[in-house]
Amino acid sequence: MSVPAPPALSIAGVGHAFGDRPALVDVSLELAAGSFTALLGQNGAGKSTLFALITRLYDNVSGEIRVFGHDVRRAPSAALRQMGVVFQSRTLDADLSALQNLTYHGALHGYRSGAAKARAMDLLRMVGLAHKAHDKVRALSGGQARRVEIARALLHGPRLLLLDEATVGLDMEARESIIALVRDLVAREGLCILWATHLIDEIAPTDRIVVLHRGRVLFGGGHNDLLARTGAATIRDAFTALIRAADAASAGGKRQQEGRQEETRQEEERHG
Ligand SMILES: Nc1ncnc2c1ncn2[C@@H]1O[C@H](COP(=O)(O)OP(=O)(O)OP(=O)(O)O)[C@@H](O)[C@H]1O
Repeated sequence: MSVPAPPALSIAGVGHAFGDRPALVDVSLELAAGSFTALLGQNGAGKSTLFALITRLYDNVSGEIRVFGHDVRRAPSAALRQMGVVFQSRTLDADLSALQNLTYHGALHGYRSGAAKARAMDLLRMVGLAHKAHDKVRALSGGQARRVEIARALLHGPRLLLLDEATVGLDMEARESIIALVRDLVAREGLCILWATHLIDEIAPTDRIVVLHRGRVLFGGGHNDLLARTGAATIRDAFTALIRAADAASAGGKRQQEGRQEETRQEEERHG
């Protein structure tokens, strides 16, 4: 009997707080290899915090995060080797060429100069930028710079790629071409993608969707499952319905708690 392959990413019961303010509460999700998942949440939902935990910028103190079966706390090198990341803020050196940015990164991953250059050129070709290899990043458009960042994230051959709001600040055409490129990586290279966004129009009917709101996962599943769950006709309406229901439940819970506290206070007063 063959052992089933582990998920590309599995997150179980993960929480995180900044001081006494919880940013993530009991977050669990699973991504299959070769799949595209949109992590959908408004600003402040906790998407970047989750990325920081997966990539070990922050240590997860509760719960467990595994990348292709490797626990990011117990086996960080094995987990990180399988993972590429494009963070929300730009991190290329604007005064180096696209190729230099990639070969420098390749050296950090232990590639020899010739091998790093060859690999970098292959990746620049893959993201449609071979003709810009020697241009300084400063001279590239926002969309082209993002493509270079995607190429750099793939340099060490990861099978899981995390992108945090990768289309922020790009015009519509650049946004669409970046998403098309990323979807192509799933179809052609079998990569697993976690695509964090607050933009509902970036979601396609074939995507898996995880809805994150105020640090909690409200939904995880397919496009049609989300419509069925909420009875909405569009993903936009379904998202709004989920969020309203969660906010109403949390306001109700808060009122109940305040009511209980008031009852306790009155009880204490009665008993002196
Ligand atoms: N370093 C920090 N210190 C304190 N609070 C923080 C810190 N980073 C994030 N937060 C808070 O944690 C919550 C989640 O923020 P996070 O950046 O993860 O959300 P997000 O979904 O990525 O939103 P955005 O797209 O706006 O970055 C927010 O309430 C935010 O204010």
